[in-house]
Amino acid sequence: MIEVRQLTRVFRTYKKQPGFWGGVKGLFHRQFEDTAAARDVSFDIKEGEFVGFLGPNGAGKTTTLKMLSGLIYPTSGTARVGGFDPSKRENAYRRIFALVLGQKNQLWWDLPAIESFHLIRAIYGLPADSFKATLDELVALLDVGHKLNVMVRELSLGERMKMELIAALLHRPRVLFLDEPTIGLDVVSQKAVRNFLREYNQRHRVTILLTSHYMADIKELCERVIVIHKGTKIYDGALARLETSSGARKKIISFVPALAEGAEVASAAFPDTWQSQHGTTSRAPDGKFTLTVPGDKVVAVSQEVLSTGPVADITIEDVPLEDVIAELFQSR
Ligand SMILES: Nc1ncnc2c1ncn2[C@@H]1O[C@H](COP(=O)(O)OP(=O)(O)OP(=O)(O)O)[C@@H](O)[C@H]1O
Repeated sequence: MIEVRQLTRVFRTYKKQPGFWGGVKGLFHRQFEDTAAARDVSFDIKEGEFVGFLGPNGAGKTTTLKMLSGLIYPTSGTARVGGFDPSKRENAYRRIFALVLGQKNQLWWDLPAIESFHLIRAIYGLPADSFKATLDELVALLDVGHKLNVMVRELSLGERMKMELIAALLHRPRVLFLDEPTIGLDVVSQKAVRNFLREYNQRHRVTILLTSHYMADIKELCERVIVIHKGTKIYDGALARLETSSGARKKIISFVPALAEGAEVASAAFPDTWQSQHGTTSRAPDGKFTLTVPGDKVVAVSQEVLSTGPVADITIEDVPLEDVIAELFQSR
């Protein structure tokens, strides 16, 4: 459904010298800086796949999604989505994809969402019965029936995002580009949006490319992830494989020493020397110790902790996916 070949976008920006005279100088000798926001990015996505698109701030995710949506032209390389070249901006292409930018609104602020939906119906020329069927389905899935007549500017952030998703899906696109659709939402709304996206993807086999800085989104929705860093693709494959990479093979052991008689926290059994012998150790103000240890040493280190001093509580967890990905970026 999506074929991207060596897609590159270079932005040329004017580099202003500091101060007033810097501005005047710039009138005569302009200095430019080139930024390759995307560099030789290639990938294929099959129909119905739900792929996570990851990268730190400024990696080039939004730029790539904008090129795939035909909002900006590539400097070089090609893209085909559903057989169309997005840069040609054909009307037929506009009918098969949607782009949702979590930080931007497409709904009219001073109108109730339902009126924006009717405007979208008119723009796409959607038949009344299929429009109604789609709207009813989306409204029920997102549970926003009671908010359809409220001005968009009076909606909560979560309600607004749900309306944005409805607006994007009214014309039944085959491909959905989602750029941070859960940004700023509370955990309950994030979960509602995630549940909706999972259900919608399974029901309609829509191909989805999702960027999010919330790893819960990616973990719950995407089996496959594409990771870019400084405009270049550095990983494309199963999320599970990323999770078993070196960083992920580590575990985090957290424990709280038991309270001693008369003492605030009994940490004497775990002095600085003990801590320095155990690699990455940190101690929180509440007395909780955190050790990051290789997976094959977890049992031995846990036994050692328990035999070294009285322990009130101990937990063993996986290294968060955020840290695994951060390690991937750092190794580049
Ligand atoms: N219109 C533009 N003009 C000049 N530079 C740009 C423009 N748009 C993006 N860039 C630069 O391209 C790089 C990639 O930006 P992009 O917005 O694609 O990153 P991103 O991965 O989406 O980041 P974030 O996670 O912060 O949204 C950045 O260095 C950015 O400054």
